[in-house]
Amino acid sequence: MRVGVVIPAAGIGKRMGSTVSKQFLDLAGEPVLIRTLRIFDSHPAVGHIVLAVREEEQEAVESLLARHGFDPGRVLLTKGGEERQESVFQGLKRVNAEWVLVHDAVRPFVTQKNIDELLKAVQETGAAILAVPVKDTVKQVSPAGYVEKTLERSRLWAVQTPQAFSRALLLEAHAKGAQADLPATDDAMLAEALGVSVKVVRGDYANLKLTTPEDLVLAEAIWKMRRSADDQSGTRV
Ligand SMILES: Nc1ccn([C@@H]2O[C@H](COP(=O)(O)OP(=O)(O)OP(=O)(O)O)[C@@H](O)[C@H]2O)c(=O)n1
Ligand SMILES: C[C@](O)(CO)[C@H](O)COP(=O)(O)O
Repeated sequence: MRVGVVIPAAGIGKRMGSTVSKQFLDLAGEPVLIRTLRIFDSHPAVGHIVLAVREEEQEAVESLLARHGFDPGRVLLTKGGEERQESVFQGLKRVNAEWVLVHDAVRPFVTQKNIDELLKAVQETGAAILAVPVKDTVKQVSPAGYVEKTLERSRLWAVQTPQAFSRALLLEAHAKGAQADLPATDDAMLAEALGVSVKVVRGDYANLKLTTPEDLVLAEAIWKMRRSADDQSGTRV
């Protein structure tokens, strides 16, 4: 199976509010982006990774990758866009593989098992995403702040990345999305608009997206939990 990965990393992290974009913040001694990249760089099915970054950060990212020993022939850089959707589309155009995984730079806890399960599912369906059942009760609220309705929780899933697609399908979905000016907060939405059935693969609650400041505290705790599990099983080197 030939897999290319697109990692959008061109956001400014408005909701995090830090001076440094959140993909470059430190997580247990290393930048979040480096931790995320390692997971994919070490997966046996992954041939190359395209990282979408802001133009003004490109040189700094190149040095960061070199310092951490990434092969520039395997981790390619492209210019990101104003929105996540545009950054992914730019990255996707550089992918040369039958299958593509799209993963947020700021989700450093996805596991090799999650990726394996997703890759198995995408070969059957052409489109597959990771998600977890929603734990809270979710209500639809009017702009004026009143409850319009309560959604049926048993059918609600919180969607994560990676999301996996056949490259041809995702290219078509992004091209049509851009043409129709269809805003999408994830890539599956664009595939759904083509009428494609997207398979949902159960992920882990720990596959957190670093979005707001408290997520940094949670991330340090997840890191410690993983490290102590590795110590107990003797898998940490
Ligand atoms: N123009 C953009 C916006 C986002 N992203 C990337 O998409 C992922 C998920 O986006 P999000 O969490 O929304 O990141 P930001 O846009 O940086 O955050 P905010 O919306 O708070 O500004 C991140 O890895 C982010 O770098 C991107 O590549 N290009
Ligand atoms: C793609 C995503 O991570 C799935 O949960 C999410 O939709 C990204 O949204 P954001 O607004 O760019 O954080």
